[in-house]
Amino acid sequence: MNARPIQLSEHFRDKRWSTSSWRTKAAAQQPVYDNLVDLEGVLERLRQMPALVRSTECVTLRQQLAEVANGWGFLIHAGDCAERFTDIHRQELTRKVRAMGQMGLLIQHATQQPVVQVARMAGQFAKPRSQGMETVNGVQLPVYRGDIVNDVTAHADARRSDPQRLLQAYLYSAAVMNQVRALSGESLTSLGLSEDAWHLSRLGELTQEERSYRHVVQQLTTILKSAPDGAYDAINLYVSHEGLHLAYEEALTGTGDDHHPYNLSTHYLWLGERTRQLDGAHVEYFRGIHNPIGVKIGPSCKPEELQALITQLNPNNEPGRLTLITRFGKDRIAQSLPALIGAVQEMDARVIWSCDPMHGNGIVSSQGIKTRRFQDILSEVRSAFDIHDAAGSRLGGLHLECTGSDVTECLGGSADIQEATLSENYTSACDPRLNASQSLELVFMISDCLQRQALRGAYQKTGEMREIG
Ligand SMILES: O=C[C@H](O)[C@H](O)COP(=O)(O)O
Ligand SMILES: C=C(OP(=O)(O)O)C(=O)O
Ligand SMILES: [Mn+2]
Repeated sequence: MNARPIQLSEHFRDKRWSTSSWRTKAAAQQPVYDNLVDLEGVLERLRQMPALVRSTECVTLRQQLAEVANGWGFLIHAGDCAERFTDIHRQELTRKVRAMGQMGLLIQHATQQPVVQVARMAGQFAKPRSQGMETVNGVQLPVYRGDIVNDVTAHADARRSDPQRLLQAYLYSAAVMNQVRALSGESLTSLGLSEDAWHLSRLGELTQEERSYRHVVQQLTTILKSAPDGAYDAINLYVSHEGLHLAYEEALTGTGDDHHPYNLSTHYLWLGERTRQLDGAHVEYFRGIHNPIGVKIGPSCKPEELQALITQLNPNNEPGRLTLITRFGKDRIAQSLPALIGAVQEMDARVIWSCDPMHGNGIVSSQGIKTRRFQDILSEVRSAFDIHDAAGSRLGGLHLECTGSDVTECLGGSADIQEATLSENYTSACDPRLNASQSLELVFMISDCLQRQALRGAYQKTGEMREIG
C-alpha cells in the first residue's frame, strides 16, 4: 500500500538543507572546545576518512524496517548506554553480538516473523546530560559527555572537551565495525550457545516461568541443530548511535550510491529526548539524511508536537524511515501514550512504534548509585503492548540498554541483584544496563505479548494482504 504524503508546512518546504544547515539553528547539548583551531583540524581529517557503512546497507535496513512498519516483523534495538574506548575488547564485543542474536532468536521463535537487529554499537560515544556541571567530593566539574568528548575520571583535566577524541571515536568505531562485519553471516551457534550462554545454570528452584524458559531454549537448540548452518541464526546486525555531536555527524555525512546524503558512519541514528526541539539544529540535520532514523519521545511531548516532528522528519510518509521510541516510565505510559497514538493515527503516519523501558524508569539507590528495577522495565514493556493493542496500533520494536556480560547495574531479575551488590560489577559510565541474563529473561517474559500480537489477525506485507492465526 502506498502511504499518503504528509502535508509539509510552507515554513518547512522553503528551507534548503545542507550537511551544515544545522549550524544556523540552536544546537542543544554540544560540547564547548577551547581550541577551535585543533577542532577544525580534526574535523577536516574526519571529512577525509573512509565511510564506515555503505549507503546501500542503509537502504536495505530501511526496506526491512518498512516491513516492520507495515506490521510484519519486530525491531530489537539494544546495547550500551555509552560505549567506552577502554571497553573495546574482542571477547566483550563477541558477547554483545551473541546477546543481541539470542534476543533476536527468542523474538523470532515467539513471533515466527523476521527480526531486525540494530545495535547501539560502533559509535555510541556521545551522551546528553541533565546538568552541565556536577560536584564530586566538593569540587565542581564539567559532566562526562561520553568518550567522544571527555573522560569519565573526576578531574578537571579529564573533563576538558578534547577534539582529538573525535578522531579516536571514529577509529574505535571502525575497529568495532570491523568485528561486526567479520561476524556477519556467521551462525550464532558458532559463537557458542552452551547452557551457560542461555544462563540456564543460574536457575535454582525452578518456577513455572523458568521451566518454560528451559523448554524454549531446548526447542531452539533442537531447531538450531537440525537447521543447515546459519539458516535460522545467521548474524545480521546493523549499527546505530545517537546523532548528538553534530560537527562529528556532519563531517561523516556524504553522498550515497543513490546520490542522496547519508550519514556514512552508521546505518541508523536516533534523535534524543533532549535534542528534538522542532526548530533546533538536530531536527534540521536529521531531516536531510536518508538513513533510517528514530526519535525518542518522552512524557513532555504533546500530540501536536509529535505530528510536527513526523512531518519534518518523514514528509513523504515512507514506512521504514522513522521509528518513534517512547520512554515514559512505567507510571506515566498509560497517561502519555494513547493521545500520541491517536495523533499518529489521525495523520495516517507510517511509523514504527518502539518501546524504550529504560529511560523513564531510572532511580537512585540508597547508596547514590543510578539504577533501574527489572520489574519496572518489564512493566513498561507489557503496558506498551497492551496500550497499542487497545488502540488498534502495533508495538513494532523494543529499545534496551544492555550488555553481553555479567554486570550488576539493574536490580532484580532471576539473578536477583540487590542494592547492596550493585557496586560488585558496575562498569557503565552513564546509565545502568541489563546484564546478559536479565536481557534474555526480559525478552522471554514478553514472549506471550509478542505471540498474541503476531496472531492478532491481518497484517500487511509489502504489496499483499495475508491472514494469520
Ligand atoms: O543516556 C541517557 C542520558 O544521557 C542519561 O540518562 C542522562 O543522565 P543524567 O541525568 O545523569 O545526566
Ligand atoms: C540519552 C538517551 O535516551 P533519551 O534521549 O531517551 O534520554 C539514551 O538512549 O541513552
Ligand atoms: Mn542511556
